[in-house]
Amino acid sequence: MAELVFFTGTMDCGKSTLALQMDHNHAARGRAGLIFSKHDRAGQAMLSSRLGLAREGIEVTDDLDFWDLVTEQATNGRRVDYLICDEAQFYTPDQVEQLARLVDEMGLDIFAFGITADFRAQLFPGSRRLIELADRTEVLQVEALCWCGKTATHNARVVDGVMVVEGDQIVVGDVGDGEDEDEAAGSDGQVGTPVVEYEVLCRRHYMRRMTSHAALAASPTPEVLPFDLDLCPVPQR
Ligand SMILES: Nc1ncnc2c1ncn2[C@@H]1O[C@H](COP(=O)(O)OP(=O)(O)O)[C@@H](O)[C@H]1O
Ligand SMILES: Cc1cn([C@H]2C[C@H](O)[C@@H](COP(=O)(O)O)O2)c(=O)[nH]c1=O
Repeated sequence: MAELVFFTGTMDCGKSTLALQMDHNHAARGRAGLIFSKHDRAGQAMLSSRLGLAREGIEVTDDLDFWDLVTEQATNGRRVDYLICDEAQFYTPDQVEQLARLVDEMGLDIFAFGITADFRAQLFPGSRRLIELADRTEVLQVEALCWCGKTATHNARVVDGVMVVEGDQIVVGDVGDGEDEDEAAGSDGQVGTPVVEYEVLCRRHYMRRMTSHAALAASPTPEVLPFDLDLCPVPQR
């Protein structure tokens, strides 16, 4: 039975890796699939994983119509059994409805991958529609961790080292690598432009805007714990 499945989790929990694995497994059994992504960090029309694997695919622009694209393929005699749809949080609600229609009327399996909520802890419109329409929503088993060691549930945006809760919903970027913000280059590669990074946090630390950087600043040594930090370990430098 064809399905629309939404695989979700925080940033950096392995969604794109799973997307590539699912494509590999289905293709290995002779099934014909198409790969889609939108705003992947590796560039246009790419599906990339932090484990180093990447595949070319089709870039989902706002005017792409999944129904038209797949039915055109079928008309031209090209079989399509499944779609891999990465960064699906960026798809429009209409595109998610097209995906559901392809499952119901064309019998395609559709595997969508994406984060549910943005840096303000509000649902992306595409993810909301996926949760509403998917046959199944699966939270990935490999959990990303907050600096305190708890399971991360939220995606924080950090600009020049400070967590922010206002700004554009879409800013493509990666989780931080601990680089010194004073010397880091901005997204255009220029020193001096804002450095936008993400950090996954548990809800407790998201609500307190307590990123690893803020926690370290608040507690210079493990012996001197600030308010309530005694409930969690101090992040390692
Ligand atoms: N050097 C590494 N060794 C082992 N696993 C890694 C390494 N780098 C990244 N990973 C794994 O890859 C995951 C991120 O995979 P990715 O598919 O890019 O995530 P997502 O698409 O959810 O943002 C990390 O949670 C981690 O499990
Ligand atoms: C929280 C949040 C994230 N983004 C962007 C940042 C990345 O480019 C992607 C998520 O990719 P991943 O493979 O899951 O790491 O989404 C954004 O634009 N806005 C946000 O609020």
